[in-house]
Amino acid sequence: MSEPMPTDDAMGKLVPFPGPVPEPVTSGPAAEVEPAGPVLDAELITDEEYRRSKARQLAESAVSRLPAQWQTRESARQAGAELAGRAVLAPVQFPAAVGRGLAVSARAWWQWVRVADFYDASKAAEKLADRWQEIAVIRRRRGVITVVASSATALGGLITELTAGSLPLLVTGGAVSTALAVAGRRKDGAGGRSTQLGSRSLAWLMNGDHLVVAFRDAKLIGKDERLMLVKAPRHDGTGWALTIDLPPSRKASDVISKRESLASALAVDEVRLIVERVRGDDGHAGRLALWVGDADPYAAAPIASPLGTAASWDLWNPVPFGTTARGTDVRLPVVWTSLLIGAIPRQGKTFVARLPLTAAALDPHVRIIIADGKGGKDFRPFEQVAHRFIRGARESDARRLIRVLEECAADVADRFDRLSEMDDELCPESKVTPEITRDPAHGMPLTVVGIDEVQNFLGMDVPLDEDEPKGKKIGTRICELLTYIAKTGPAAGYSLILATQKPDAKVIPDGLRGQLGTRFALKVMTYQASETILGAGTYKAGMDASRLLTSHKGVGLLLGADGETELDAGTATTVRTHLLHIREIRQACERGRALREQAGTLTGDAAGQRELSEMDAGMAARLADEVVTTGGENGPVDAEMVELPEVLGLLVEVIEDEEHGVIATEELAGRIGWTAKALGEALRRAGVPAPSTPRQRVGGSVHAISVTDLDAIRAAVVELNDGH
Ligand SMILES: Nc1ncnc2c1ncn2[C@@H]1O[C@H](COP(=O)(O)OP(=O)(O)OP(=O)(O)O)[C@@H](O)[C@H]1O
Repeated sequence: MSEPMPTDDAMGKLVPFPGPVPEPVTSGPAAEVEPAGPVLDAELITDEEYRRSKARQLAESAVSRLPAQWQTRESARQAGAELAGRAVLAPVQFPAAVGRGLAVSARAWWQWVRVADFYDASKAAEKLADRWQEIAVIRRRRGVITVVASSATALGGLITELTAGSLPLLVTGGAVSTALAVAGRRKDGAGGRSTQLGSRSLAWLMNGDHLVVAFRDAKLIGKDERLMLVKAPRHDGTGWALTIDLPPSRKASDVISKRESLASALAVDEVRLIVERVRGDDGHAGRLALWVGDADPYAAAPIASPLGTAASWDLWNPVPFGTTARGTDVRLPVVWTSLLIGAIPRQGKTFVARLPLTAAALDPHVRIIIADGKGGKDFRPFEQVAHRFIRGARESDARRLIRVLEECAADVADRFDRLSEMDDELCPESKVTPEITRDPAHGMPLTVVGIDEVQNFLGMDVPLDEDEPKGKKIGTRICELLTYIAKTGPAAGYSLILATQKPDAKVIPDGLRGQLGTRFALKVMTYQASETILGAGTYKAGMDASRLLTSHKGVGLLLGADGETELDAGTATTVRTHLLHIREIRQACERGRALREQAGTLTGDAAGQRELSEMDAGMAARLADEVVTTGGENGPVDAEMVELPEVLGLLVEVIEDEEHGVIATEELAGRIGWTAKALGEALRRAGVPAPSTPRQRVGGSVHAISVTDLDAIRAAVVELNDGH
């Protein structure tokens, strides 16, 4: 909020919030109405409150000017404790330091008298004999100087004692012993330091010098390198913030990827440390903004989602999603992208998936399609507004989902046809625009397809065609349809929101995940699982959702991997998502339903029209081609087609179910148009063992001939399928 601005209001002070100020009406029929003054969206505060807020600001500004370690009570306490500790130990440490200083000075004096540097240099240059005379002269001279200087000092001391008393001698002695103590002080990190009671503490480390030590200890800068403080450490109420420039040879991205080492050096849990690059005109590749929270920022009470009370929402605007550790708002774009949410169970996946879906429910110009693979009550509120709603992951649910997705795929293809026909004014880029999606006449509303526990559908190993048990599986078909929609749908106004508790490559193949440009990883168990959600290379770049704590419910890493949205494609943001309970979602959906009824956009299941549209033959043929081409490029197709070596794929087609035992290799090879030799080699490569008696008399042959075991082929196919 901006600084309070007092008014003359008799009731107190008016503090404006930023907000739109309506233009006064100056013409037309409404011009007769007396124009109202500007409307201030503001908070009314009393004189007393105003004075207090001013005083607080002054105090905060004064504190921020103090050296870092005196800015907070905690750090000041630590600094004070350290000073007091030193004072207590001084009577012991001072004489010891003086003693060490004496030894250091004596050694230095002896080196000087011996002309050690000259002596060593001459010796190294093998010119000692030539220089010896010279060295001996200097040694003698320095010996004399020592004797004269000592005698003069002793004599001077005696005279001073006799004429001026002991005070000058005591003062001089104090100064000399202080100098000796300084010379003999032990440096941080010097050998001889042993373990000691106590603990390292962050607040004390926020002092600039200690920060350099921490960076060195974390091996982020070299021994002789320094940091530059662009913005000195400042305590902002919830944590320490500072901006630094690394030495020219260092990269900010390396520090980000070694955040854990820095957290250790700074003595904080890494969840309390935020390290970000400063980008743009104010930043460069070696500039870092650091923030260290006073406490675990994700352990704070969750913030209620503003969607719970929003009257409506325009889904073209990014959806309120959560906050960063520092309280900055994070919004989730839904248009032009698709979202993948992954986590271990009970971390808030469903809650997170419902946030953008609730925003979609509040926009009457958005079509919602939901498949809840868990089948509980979590998504039931959306039944009131959803164009298609599937609850559960039984075979019948999955088959309906296929038909719904085919309907979507046909719609995507049809939209592209119609977009290409539109004039440039209305459709400048062969993509939907807000005007197009909001006009029911075009029939192209933004469409959000949300699927929870998507692995339950994708992993369904039931044949799509009951008459073809070895044919394409239901899961495969769903995967290729989703891949097609995720790949081609965004420009036509389609977005997917997929949530899974099994984010491995078997469940969500790379081809599909690659199309889901926005990724949100809540707590997972391993860094590999984190990479599976966020994408390859993210762990190395310092993004690891396995580091989140299980107590961090609803907290995850948000990455905009496709660069289509304003989300940072290079670094994930750790977001504490808003909390939105089912009660509020139900109320939001009730509002959404009323808005749809008003706008005439309530369709499909929610309007009681559960019958799915029949696809015309032309579109079916086109999709048969396009969906498999698009889905098949990256996504999975049937196990037989992808995983099976060519030879097994061919043999599966020609071996009858009732055939068992061995068969003449020649005959089997003939069925697929190969030679017996080529077949034998291919089977060996495919790992199919030869029969224990490789030559037998079969099929009435007179001599033993080469045979192949049909059951071994079957076993190999089954094994490959199971492993898939
Ligand atoms: N943003 C949030 N802030 C705080 N707590 C949250 C947040 N979101 C969810 N939770 C809590 O986390 C718990 C689990 O949430 P949710 O049911 O969404 O998990 P899930 O991962 O979908 O679980 P499952 O895998 O069993 O379906 C909920 O009981 C909820 O109270």
